[in-house]
This record gives sequence, C-alpha cells and structure tokens, in this order.
Amino acid sequence: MERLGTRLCIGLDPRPEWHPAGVDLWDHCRDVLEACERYACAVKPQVAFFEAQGLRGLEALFRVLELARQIEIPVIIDAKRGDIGSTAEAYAAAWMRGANAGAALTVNPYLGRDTVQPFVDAAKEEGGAIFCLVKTSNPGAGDLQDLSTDRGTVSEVVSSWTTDWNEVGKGYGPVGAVVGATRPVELHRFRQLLPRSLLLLPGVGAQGGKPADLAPAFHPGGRGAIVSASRSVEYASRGSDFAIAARGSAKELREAINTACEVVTPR
Ligand SMILES: O=c1ccn([C@@H]2O[C@H](COP(=O)(O)O)[C@@H](O)[C@H]2O)c(=O)[nH]1
Repeated sequence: MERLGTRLCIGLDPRPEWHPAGVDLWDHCRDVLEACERYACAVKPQVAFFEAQGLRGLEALFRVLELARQIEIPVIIDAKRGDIGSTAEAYAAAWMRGANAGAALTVNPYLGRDTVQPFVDAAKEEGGAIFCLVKTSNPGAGDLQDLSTDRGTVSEVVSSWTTDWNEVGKGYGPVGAVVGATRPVELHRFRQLLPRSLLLLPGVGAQGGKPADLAPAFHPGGRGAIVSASRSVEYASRGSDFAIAARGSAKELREAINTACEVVTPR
C-alpha cells in the first residue's frame, strides 16, 4: 500500500464465457494481473470461479499464485472457508501453509468461534493473515448478521472475537475483517469495533459500492483498509482490449480511493 500508493485489490473472478475467443482462464488472469499490478496492493482470486472449471481451473489458480509470487503482489485467497475444527485445520493446511499458501485467506466464522481458531493459529505461525467475514456486501447480509444478541448484533459479536484474536499491541494484527463496501453508513462503527484489523471492502463497482463513500473505513493517512473490485476491473471490457481496459479501470479506482481517504496518488 505504501510503496505503490494504492489501497486497491484486484479481484479475479474469471468467467470464460465472457472472454474473447481463444482466451482461456489462465491467459485472462495473467493479462489482467500483469496490466494492473502497479495499481494494486493485492490480488484476490475467488476460488469458486476456478473450482467451477475443474482441474483446468485449479491449475490456472496455482499459476496465478505463482505469478503473484514472482511479481511480489500479496494474494488474498477468497475461499471463505469454515468447518468443524479438524476440517478447518485441513483447510488452513491447504491455503495457509505450504506451496499454495497466499498472504491471506477469507474465513467464514458463522460455524462458531472454535472453528476459526485453526486459521488464526496458522496465520500466527506462518506469518500470514485471515479476513473474517463480519458484515458482507450482499442484500441479505442482515438476515443473520444483524440479529440482536445480549452482546450486540451477530456481526458485532464476530467483531469482538476478531479484536480478541488480534490481542493488544501495536499496528494491525493478523485477523482482518470483511465489511461490504455497499454499507457506507456502517463503516464508521466497524472501524471503531475493529481497531487492529485491516478491513477488506468488497462490493465496489458491480454491486454498487462507491469509493467516495468509503472514507470512514480508513485510519488517518489512508491506512487500515483495502478496497476490492473484481468485475469492474477484470471485465471493464469483454473484448480483446480487456487488459488495457482493466488497467484503465484499476488506475481510476486507485485514484478515486486515494481521493476518498485524502492521500496523494503517486504519478
Ligand atoms: O461480502 C462479500 C465478501 C466477498 N465478496 C467477494 O468479492 C468479489 C466481488 O466481486 P465484484 O465483481 O467486485 O462484485 C466476489 O468474489 C465476491 O465473492 C463480496 O462480494 N462480498
């Protein structure tokens, strides 16, 4: 974020049916990532879109991880894993330890606090991070996440776990939080509830979130939040100019986010 002056994360959600003829999953991801790398502080492949293509898709995902390593861009693996503890350990082994580890993994905490612990342990042991779903960007997020409990709403309870996992200390801890960019009025509250968490904000562009509304998610100096955009960058064009269009969209978004959090965009 500091080196490139950007808080933008490029999402890779490849849909081969939107590609120009002859451009496969890997070609598309590679060209988009290479075109946008200087405007992005992270890349977020959504595992579902790779899994949907079977072995070919998984191979493309592993190549994305390898390319990201080469060009030194941190990978947030968006797999939203969550299961009973022993299975969560296997998910953590798959995505946070060893050859296919990213810099961070998204985790679904809604099976309970114990099920997140293996991911927290892996993050602390491996020097990685997780982003725990706190308040998601989808229209029905409040069905469960806004329910009241004797300790606040469900999403506020998850926020308090997240803050506990980060413990007391300086700087950001290894447990970040996903808060939808589609919910600007709630950002200030979550920023306060999650003082040591990096916030990952998906939902800009295709889901209607606007960079100009995201200032409350940031700490002074434009710190503490990453804005993720997938379709609006990767498919800024569905024609053969897709990489150039993706670069243009990433550049514009970087600037709009920097303007919102009052940071000067490097030339
Ligand atoms: O609350 C959430 C959590 C994750 N996502 C993921 O982010 C991208 C959004 O894609 P766009 O094309 O920019 O809308 C996608 O991979 C989701 O699974 C989210 O949207 N909201």
